[in-house]
Amino acid sequence: MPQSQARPENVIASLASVTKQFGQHTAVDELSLNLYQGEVVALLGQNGAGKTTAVRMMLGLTEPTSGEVRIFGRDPRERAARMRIGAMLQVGAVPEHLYVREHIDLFSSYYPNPLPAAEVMAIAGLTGLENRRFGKLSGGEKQRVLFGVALCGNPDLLFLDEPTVGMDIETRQALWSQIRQFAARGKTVLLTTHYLEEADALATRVVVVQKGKLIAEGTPAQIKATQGHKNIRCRTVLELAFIAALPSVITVRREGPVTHIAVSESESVARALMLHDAALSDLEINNVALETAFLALTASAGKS
Ligand SMILES: Nc1ncnc2c1ncn2[C@@H]1O[C@H](COP(=O)(O)OP(=O)(O)OP(=O)(O)O)[C@@H](O)[C@H]1O
Repeated sequence: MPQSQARPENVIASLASVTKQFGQHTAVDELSLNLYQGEVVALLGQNGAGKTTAVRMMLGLTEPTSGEVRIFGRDPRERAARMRIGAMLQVGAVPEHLYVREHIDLFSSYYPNPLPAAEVMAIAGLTGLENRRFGKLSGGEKQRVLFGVALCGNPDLLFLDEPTVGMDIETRQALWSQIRQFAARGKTVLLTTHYLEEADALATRVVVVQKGKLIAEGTPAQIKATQGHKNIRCRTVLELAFIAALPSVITVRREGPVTHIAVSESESVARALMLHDAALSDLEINNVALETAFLALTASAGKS
């Protein structure tokens, strides 16, 4: 996020040295994290890393063993804090027999200043589904209703737990665009996801946790840059040993006809390949994907 927004007066939620223990097991370990107004933060981590526990503490659903959680400067269990939060529920938590419009009206009735129903319908992409029963909707449509329900109270902070699970690519991209529109109104989103391309597409900041501790944080570009390399793919007749000896080459391997080269600097390697192999073809140079960086970060943190 721009440094200008990461100011103390823009903090809307914070975990300060928060630890959560379940018996002998430490699910969240001295975690400190601020959420600032207007950012979309993706909380990433392997299964069991402590993401849901951290979110549940911010929602006031479970208490920290030690440390402090504040939402809008308040204890998250206070009504004044809860009224400014929206969270996407799990499918099973919603009555199947109600019509979509009834769901939106029901949840809106819990809040003092709800968003107008028509606006919720528009933001969540539900227009036209008003008179359908929840139980008869497709998986992707149900997810959109849950997104709409989370928006009903016109929240300033929205928690989304795996929001696009089970969605096809088109529906997923539509929800991404709706989440971006929501954040563009100056609202804050905390998202957990196992889809790394989702974090890359949406997040202004990525936070990686492992065994309850924060191990990396930054923009998606900064997280990718921690790996300090790019990937070259090509078809070449050059020997692997020759390629491995070129300056800037980190690793090289061949899969069938395609050669994969990880490099610290791509232009000089691409030039050398073209110079020594007149038949070089299908040359591609790619930045490291967020997924690659995530796997490398969690693997190296797992060793320490
Ligand atoms: N109520 C509980 N009682 C005991 N242990 C728990 C409880 N809730 C979570 N844990 C444990 O705490 C650890 C962190 O769990 P958490 O659900 O926060 O992880 P996560 O990062 O959300 O994982 P996933 O990606 O699988 O959803 C896990 O080892 C889990 O088994």
